[in-house]
Formats: sequence, structure tokens, C-alpha cells
Amino acid sequence: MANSNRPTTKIANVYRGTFIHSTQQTALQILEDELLGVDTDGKIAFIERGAELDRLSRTFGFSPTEVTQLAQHEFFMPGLVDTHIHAPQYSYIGTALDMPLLQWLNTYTFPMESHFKDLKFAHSVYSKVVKRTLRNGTTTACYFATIHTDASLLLGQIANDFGQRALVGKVCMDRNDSVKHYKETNQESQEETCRFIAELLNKKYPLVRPVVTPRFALYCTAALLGQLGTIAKDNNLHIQSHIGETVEDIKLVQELFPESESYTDVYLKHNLLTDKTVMAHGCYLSDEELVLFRKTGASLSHCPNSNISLCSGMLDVRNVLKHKVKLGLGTDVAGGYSASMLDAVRRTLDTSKVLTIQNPEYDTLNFEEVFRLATLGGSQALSLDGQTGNFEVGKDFDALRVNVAAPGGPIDLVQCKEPKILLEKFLNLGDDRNIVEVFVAGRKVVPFAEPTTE
Ligand SMILES: Nc1nc2[nH]cnc2c(=O)[nH]1
Ligand SMILES: [Zn+2]
Repeated sequence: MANSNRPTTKIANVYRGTFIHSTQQTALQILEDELLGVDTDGKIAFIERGAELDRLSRTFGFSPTEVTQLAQHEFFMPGLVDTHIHAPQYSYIGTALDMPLLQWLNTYTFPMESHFKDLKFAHSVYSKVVKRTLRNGTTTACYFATIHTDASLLLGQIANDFGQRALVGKVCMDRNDSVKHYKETNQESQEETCRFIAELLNKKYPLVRPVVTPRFALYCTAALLGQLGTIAKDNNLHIQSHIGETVEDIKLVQELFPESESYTDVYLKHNLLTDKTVMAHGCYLSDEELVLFRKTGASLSHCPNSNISLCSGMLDVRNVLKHKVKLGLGTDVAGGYSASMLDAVRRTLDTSKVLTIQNPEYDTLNFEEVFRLATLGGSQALSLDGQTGNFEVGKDFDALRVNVAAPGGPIDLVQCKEPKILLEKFLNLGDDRNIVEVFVAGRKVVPFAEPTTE
């Protein structure tokens, strides 16, 4: 795909070594002794065999001495895509996992989220979550914020400042009577959503976009759902929400929307199911509902840690893939107790194995497939696969430089050197100590550039 006569392409960096990524055709493509060039716009200019160094250096006008060579136990992989994370809930991550969803929301989540009216508090928590996720290799995050517009704008600013690619949603909910100080009227929700979108777009952050965010059907009136569908359509925006997470919320949604045939039908009727929609969970979707997802191009975010931690359910990923529904992985902090997408990979494999224990005929997911879900799959689920997700010429260079044998790290290598084994070990055993550098759109964002006060 590289155009070798591209005189205007200026190369900023060239890397040589092992590159591991997924494509539409193959879950795992391993390229050894490969050369990847990043242009001054942060895009991948070429990815070719190492033996082509001389020709590439002449064509693209760089010196072979400027090439960065990876070490023996290092490889590049695409950045991880977290398709569903609640930034404010980072404040109580790792705690409060002792009750089912609706009780959990009322007891812990809403009282905590109500504090994000305080911008100082919001700044402190949002800086921490952006830094923590970046350090753990999340180059793209799809965030829920809270109902507070200014704090949600602040989250966008912080993601931009640290260089994370982000979709940011001001949460909308006009049907929540459980918490005194954490609700909005229909008019507020609509007006503040419009203000949030206008102000965020006005900032012209290159990697941060607003996402229309009805919390879920249970906490929104039909009027608000319809209005948000219109706002998303008029502005061609992403949409995110929750669907079919627990048996209990499905039952209540059925009671609230008796004219709808299913939970999916509620969103469909309000123009909230588009090819830029990502819905979290979907543990209990019927095959008919999956067909609606497929037809509209809407996607699912699989959040296995949360599904287990809140005893919500288990998504049959194989069935979702069989229906050709776009699928990514999410941490769903703080229903999920880890902000790391490596944990989402492991919990996805665990859940698939539990389904296999229940039914030995089950077609268990393998680590290669889950690697694809965490990278390319996530970018497809967020309709960002034109920009990110794998190492294709023309896409942004969103990448992790992984050193499986990082000194002081969690992995002891005994004898294996094969890249596929190195990847498997990293996915199962690795952590941020193995992620030595993180790049988003060609910019090195980890280690952090500026000293911070956090
Ligand atoms: N897991 C989870 N499910 C939800 N459904 C509505 N809000 C939430 C939330 O914050 N977390
Ligand atoms: Zn969620």
C-alpha cells in the first residue's frame, strides 16, 4: 500500500524489529525484522521487510543510522482500546463489589459521581485515570464522565494534554430518583449535552471527540432518549450506553417500555442504534437482538471483569462473533476492578473457559482472538478503525513497545524467544513494567513528558 513516490512524506521515526498485530483476515500476524516508518503527522508511512532498508531510506529520505532497533525480547503491538470505562468511578476502583448492579449504582456510584461537580476533585481523579490507563497501554479510551458538563470537558482536556485518544461522554439521566443531588431535568440534560458537544468540538483537540451518552434506558425518559438520538444524528456523533447487563434491569426496562419488543428495540426506536454506537455488556441479548446490532452496525463492549464482579452475567462472545457484530473489550471501571486492558484480555479468556466448563462443546476463544478484540476489534467497535487498531500504512501509529524481559518486571524468561510465545506470556503475565513506551498518533506519551504534581 505504500506509495514509494511520496515526496511530501517526511519521516519522523523509523523502528526495526518484531511487530505483532491483527488484520481482518488473521487474528495474529507476526512480522519479524520489519521496518516501520512514522511520518511527521504521526501516521504509518511504510511497514516493510528489514532487507528493504536501503531502498526505503532513499525513497523516504531518512538515514539508516537513525533507525531505532528493538532489543531481543521486545516487540511492538497496537495500542489497547478500552471501549467502556467510567472515569469518575476510578475514585473507588478495587472496592465496593459486594452487591448487584442496581443496588451498587444507588449505594456507591451515584453518591460518588455527584462529587464531580467539584472541578478540583474531578481534576485530581481524571488526571489519575488518564495516566493510569495510558501507562497500562490504553491508547484509546471511550469514557463515561458524569452529568456535570464542566467536569466532563475537563476530562477531555486532560486526555488531550496527556495525548490519549478519547471519546468522552457527559452522562445523561433524567429519570433517577434515588439520589438527591445527582439528577437532571430533561431540559438540563438536553441543553447541557448540546453545550458539552459544542464546547468540546470548539477546542479542536485532535484526538478527543464527544460521545452522546444516555446512561441507560432505565434512567432516561423516552423523550430524552429520542432527543439524544436526534442530537447524535444531527452532529454525526458517537453514541454509548448500557444494554442487557443483568436480568433485573432487562425486566425493569420491559416494564418501562412495554411498547418495545426488546431492550435493543428501545434504543432502535429512539435512533440510538447506529454504526457509531457502542453498547456495554449485552450479556442477555437474544439472537434477534444481535441481528439488529448487525443490521445497524452498532457494536458491543464486552466487560468481563465487571460482569463477574457484580455477578451480572456472562457474554457468549462466540455467539456475538457468529452474528458478525462488531465487538471490543472494556474495563468498565469500577464495576470492573482493574483499569488495565490486560486484565480485560484475561477475564475474557476466563469467561470463555467457564462457558466451556458448562458446555464442553463450546468453542473456547484463544488468546490470538482475544488479542484482536483488545486492539483491532476495539477500534472497529468505536468506528475508529480508519485511524487506529493495527499497523496499516495510513493509520496513526498507536503502539506499545513491549519488553517481555523488562528488568524488575513480572516475567521470568527461561528459554523461549519465539514472538508468539512472548506475546502470550505478556498477555497472561505482563503489566505496565513491560510496557516501556506508549505511542499515540506517533507521539511518545509514556514515559510521561512533563513532570506532574500528581
Ligand atoms: N456496570 C455499570 N452499569 C451501568 N448501568 C448504568 N450505569 C452503569 C454503570 O455505571 N456501571
Ligand atoms: Zn458501564
